[in-house]
Amino acid sequence: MSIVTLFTWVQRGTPGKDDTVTSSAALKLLDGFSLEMTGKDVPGLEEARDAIPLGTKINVTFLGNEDLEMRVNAAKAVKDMGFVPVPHISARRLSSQAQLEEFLDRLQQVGATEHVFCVGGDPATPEGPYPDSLSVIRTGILQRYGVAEVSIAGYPEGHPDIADDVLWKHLEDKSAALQEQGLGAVVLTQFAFDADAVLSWVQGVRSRGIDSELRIGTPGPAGIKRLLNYARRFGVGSSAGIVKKYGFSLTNLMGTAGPDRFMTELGQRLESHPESGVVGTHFYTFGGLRATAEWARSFATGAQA
Ligand SMILES: NC(=O)C1=CN([C@@H]2O[C@H](COP(=O)(O)OP(=O)(O)OC[C@H]3O[C@@H](n4cnc5c(N)ncnc54)[C@H](O)[C@@H]3O)[C@@H](O)[C@H]2O)C=CC1
Ligand SMILES: Nc1nc(=O)c2c([nH]1)NC[C@@H]1CN(c3ccc(C(=O)N[C@@H](CCC(=O)O)C(=O)O)cc3)CN21
Repeated sequence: MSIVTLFTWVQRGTPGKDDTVTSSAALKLLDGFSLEMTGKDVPGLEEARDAIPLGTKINVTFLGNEDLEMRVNAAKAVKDMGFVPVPHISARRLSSQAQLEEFLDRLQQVGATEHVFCVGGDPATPEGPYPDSLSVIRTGILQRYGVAEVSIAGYPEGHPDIADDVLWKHLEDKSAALQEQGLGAVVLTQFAFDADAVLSWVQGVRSRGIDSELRIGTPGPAGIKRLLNYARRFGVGSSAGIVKKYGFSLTNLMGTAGPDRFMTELGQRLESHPESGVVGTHFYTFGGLRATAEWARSFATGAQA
């Protein structure tokens, strides 16, 4: 990500006040968007529920500061409110096969296993038998608890600690493993800021013969400081450090930034590359579920106008 890209990205200002003509391509990209919440954010979901279309997929994180009860409780809340839970399974955070099965069993009891997101997880050293998401998929256990579709991670802007060739190899192996096991596959990406990087990545996926649905991780509207903090925390955008060094005092650090321009640009690029296949949006809701759902509604309204 270049400084200019991030700079223009954060400069968009208040959602809905954007005078850019939003294309129908962006609307297509937004169609059927999914959302993300933490295990502890059931109150945020309650607050946002009337702004979220029924049937929306809502991912539930698997963070180190959450426990099984919180994760299952959040997945149940998603389901009870008429949305589709997509619980995360963090391979490196699992201490044993028994723990994986306990989690799946509890999720199945609340009807929340049809879709899961299987991810490596941030611990530098695996806490149990699963060093990566491939090893969880290969256990063959997921299907036994009713899993039908597995999302796996993608990295349009790379990963700070994992080399690109390793990421691509694992993406190929995970796709093949899911196919072998008769499980549906979705590739859901780390959040991105750079539409050009996303398009190249999409082409990289398709050139490897992976034709699954893709969901591009997109930060919902949030305070600029918060966005930059998350970008740094997860190592998104190799120039995040430089951006900080340059200082966003050049702009309004107190402002809110939405992905208006990113969505518009990405929609346009995808439209001119129809070989991109099925590509949708997954929102990381750093600024809150309600703010993100309202941003999506207002952006779609603007696009239809
Ligand atoms: N929404 C989320 O929670 C997201 C989390 N991530 C993070 O990205 C990383 C990779 O995830 P996947 O693509 O599912 O990888 P993966 O499980 O498919 O593994 C791919 C390769 O990277 C290595 N690896 C995985 N996690 C690592 C880590 N934390 N440190 C060092 N090496 C690691 C594995 O050993 C393997 O060689 C994880 O740290 C994951 O938590 C990425 C995207 C979104
Ligand atoms: N490498 C990596 N690891 C992750 O865990 C991760 C990503 N990437 N990409 C984005 C998503 C979004 N994730 C997160 C992780 C933590 C919070 C979080 O700490 N939330 C606070 C409340 C909100 C706040 O204060 O910012 C919390 O207490 O849970 C939110 C989203 C996890 N995700």
